[in-house]
Amino acid sequence: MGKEADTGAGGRIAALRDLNALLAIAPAAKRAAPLLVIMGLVASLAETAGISLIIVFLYAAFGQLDDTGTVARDFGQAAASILEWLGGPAELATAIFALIVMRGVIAYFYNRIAQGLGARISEKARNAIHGEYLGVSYDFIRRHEQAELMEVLGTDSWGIAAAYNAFTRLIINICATAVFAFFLFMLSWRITLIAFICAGAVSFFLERLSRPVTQLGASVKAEHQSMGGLMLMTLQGMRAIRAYGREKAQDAAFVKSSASARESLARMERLSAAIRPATEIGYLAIICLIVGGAGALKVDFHATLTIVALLYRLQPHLQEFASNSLFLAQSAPQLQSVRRMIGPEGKTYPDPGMRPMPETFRSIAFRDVVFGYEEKEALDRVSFSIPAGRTTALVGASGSGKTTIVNLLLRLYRPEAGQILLDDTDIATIRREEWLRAIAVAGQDIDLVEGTVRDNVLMARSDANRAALADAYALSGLADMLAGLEYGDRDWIGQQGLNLSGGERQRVGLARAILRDPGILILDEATSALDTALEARVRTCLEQRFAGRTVLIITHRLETVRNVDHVVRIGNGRLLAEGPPAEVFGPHADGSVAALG
Ligand SMILES: Nc1ncnc2c1ncn2[C@@H]1O[C@H](COP(=O)(O)OP(=O)(O)OP(=O)(O)O)[C@@H](O)[C@H]1O
Repeated sequence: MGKEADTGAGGRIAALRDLNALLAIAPAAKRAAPLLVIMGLVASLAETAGISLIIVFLYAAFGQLDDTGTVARDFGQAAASILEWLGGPAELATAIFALIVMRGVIAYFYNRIAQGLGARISEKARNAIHGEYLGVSYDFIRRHEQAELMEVLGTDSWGIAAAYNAFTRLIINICATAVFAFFLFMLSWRITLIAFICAGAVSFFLERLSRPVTQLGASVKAEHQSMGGLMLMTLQGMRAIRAYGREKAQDAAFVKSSASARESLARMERLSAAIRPATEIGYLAIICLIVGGAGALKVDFHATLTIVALLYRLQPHLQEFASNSLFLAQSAPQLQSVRRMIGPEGKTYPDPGMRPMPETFRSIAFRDVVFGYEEKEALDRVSFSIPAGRTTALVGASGSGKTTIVNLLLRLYRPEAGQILLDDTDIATIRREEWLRAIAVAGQDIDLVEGTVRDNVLMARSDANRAALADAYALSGLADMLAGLEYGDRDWIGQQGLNLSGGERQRVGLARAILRDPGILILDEATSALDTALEARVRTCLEQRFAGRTVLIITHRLETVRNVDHVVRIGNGRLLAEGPPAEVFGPHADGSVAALG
């Protein structure tokens, strides 16, 4: 939060600015805001008119309508004409009742519309944030903590609806105050002036009191987010926590964070709780002052009574104004996070590409490609080729940049310099969907999602039929495993597939890539966890199925490298050698892992 936004007033201004920007995603809510304000205003007018009629009723009951007092004379005459116009006390009572009912009906529809719009705004915000997570560059997502992404999507998005409601109520409070002020002014401008000067002083005091609210809102959000981070760690790291006996330490960290979240919320609630009575005391003091001062100002008793009644009814509006205003200030950090997450500032988006994916090509070539993660360089002017229709092995020591090359091929990132060419076309200019349809990856860090085997495999082709699925299961060696599962491919594999063994997870990943039936297949240590016999069987199946297609194998196993057509060897982010296996490894290819590093 900026310095200006740290104060209550600054927070409110920032919240209103962000809210206005965010309402672009829910134009209906923006359009409906004036309607809500008008409804709120009509309800206030009905209320004020009702109160005035009650006073007319009282005047009539006490036979005071012909009062000749200085200030109340006009009001008394006006009241007499209203009573005359209505016809009598029974009609007056009916009018009061009608106004009360009207106010109730308007309030009911107001609440229904406001709640409906609030829910719509939250829904749109959630969808926009979720869409943004899927649409923005992968790099942006990687740079943010999961807990933060969860907080904005799961919690902050709801804050917009509440802030919108507070905003419309705030406008209504202001308009209602203006309506009451008009009536008060008609009765006595001097008393009204005094009342409003005092109200200004009370507001100034409340503003001072509520200064820390935006900062408190930010700290509630930060504590909530850090607790969310621990929740994610507990759920995602359950195995490591238990394997290393970290349960107590993890629990202690959570309990501490949970207490901090409670304390920061309590600090905020203490402030909110103080604002309400402070507002009430402040405005009631003004009423007392007016009652006491009316005599000195020589204001008629009846007019004073009416003024006091109106001020008393105005008081809840002023109180509500204070709490809505406080709520807006405390929502500022949430609104800012949502706006930043939805807005384009500081973000890049994957290039959708305009060119069609060619049916055939000769090679994929890296030309002087440079890429780094933040300050860390991963590839330094790397140039090599992956010939089409052949099998290429990409080898190199751990951390040499192999997965980075795969990530660039998947267009998760863009090279900082250089190009990746499909023949003469930069892959970034090919339509992204078509490019990704032509490519499939099965890897060591298989990205399995929580669900069934089937859910995971169908990610490659949601419209695949039974035969295609069965074929993918057979080729990947998954069919034997599924036969042993109670629910077959509908068995729940748990978070990240943790209900399966490493080799079983790899086979699910392989089945997914096979189902895609890609022109370019990337196997990133995709069979490393299979036993030797199964690996040989799966490899043979894959060689047959993908004969004549472009296959890129990332491996540490020399047996695999011996059989490929082409080898690319990298080290420390640089190309070391490229060519046929015998040329790259020469007579030193002795089968050791070190030889490939
Ligand atoms: N997300 C990331 N953020 C920062 N640095 C990263 C990230 N991913 C990889 N790196 C760094 O980039 C370099 C290349 O990593 P990469 O994963 O491409 O290596 P690799 O050859 O695939 O390694 P391995 O064989 O161990 O999987 C390494 O120094 C690594 O620490």
